[in-house]
Amino acid sequence: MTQPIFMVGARGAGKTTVGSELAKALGYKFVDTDLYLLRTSGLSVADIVDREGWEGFRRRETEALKAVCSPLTVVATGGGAVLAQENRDFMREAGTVIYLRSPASTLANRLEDAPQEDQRPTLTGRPITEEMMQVLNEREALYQEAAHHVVDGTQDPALVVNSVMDALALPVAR
Ligand SMILES: Nc1ncnc2c1ncn2[C@@H]1O[C@H](COP(=O)(O)OP(=O)(O)O)[C@@H](O)[C@H]1O
Ligand SMILES: O=C(O)C1=C[C@@H](OP(=O)(O)O)[C@@H](O)[C@H](O)C1
Ligand SMILES: [Mg+2]
Repeated sequence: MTQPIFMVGARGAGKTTVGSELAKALGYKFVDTDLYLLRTSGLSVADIVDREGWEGFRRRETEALKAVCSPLTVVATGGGAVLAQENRDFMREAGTVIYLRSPASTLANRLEDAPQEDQRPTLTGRPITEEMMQVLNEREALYQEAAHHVVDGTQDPALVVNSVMDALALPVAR
């Protein structure tokens, strides 16, 4: 299998952390769409949102997803990449999509420890636990729809990597 592997899930799900470790384990290249945008434009997510609004960021994110897609690559997407049907279809057709799933409380705890506000400006203006509950309510079905495999993301990163490797050995769902 040489197709790219796309990591999807909410903020704090571990897409960047687990995706990078997974790439090492597989001998794949690793790329993160948010870091790609930062590297290629010199702008953080917060900078882009300040200048162009979330709409502008989402447009750039779709372009980034296509630009980074290549064989033997693990792609960590941003938490909102699944919002666009175009992105969901693209990822499912181009590669294997893994949804790293954790409850809102776990995500909120991780984000409280490592907010990275320049890359994660508030989505709702609400406190973080409420925000993550709202985000999962709005997006859970989209993560599920995009994913070939849903993996429990609550364990330590090394164990999550093992679970992803196990899932990749399975036949692709749908
Ligand atoms: N499986 C995990 N267990 C514990 N902490 C994790 C796990 N995955 C990620 N983290 C931590 O949570 C924070 C967000 O992780 P990150 O990989 O940036 O998530 P995402 O890219 O999905 O937003 C980081 O501080 C990271 O170290
Ligand atoms: O959930 C979201 O809408 C977003 C998640 C972020 O990425 P991570 O999921 O890697 O934190 C980043 O793309 C941006 O702040 C928007
Ligand atoms: Mg990330």
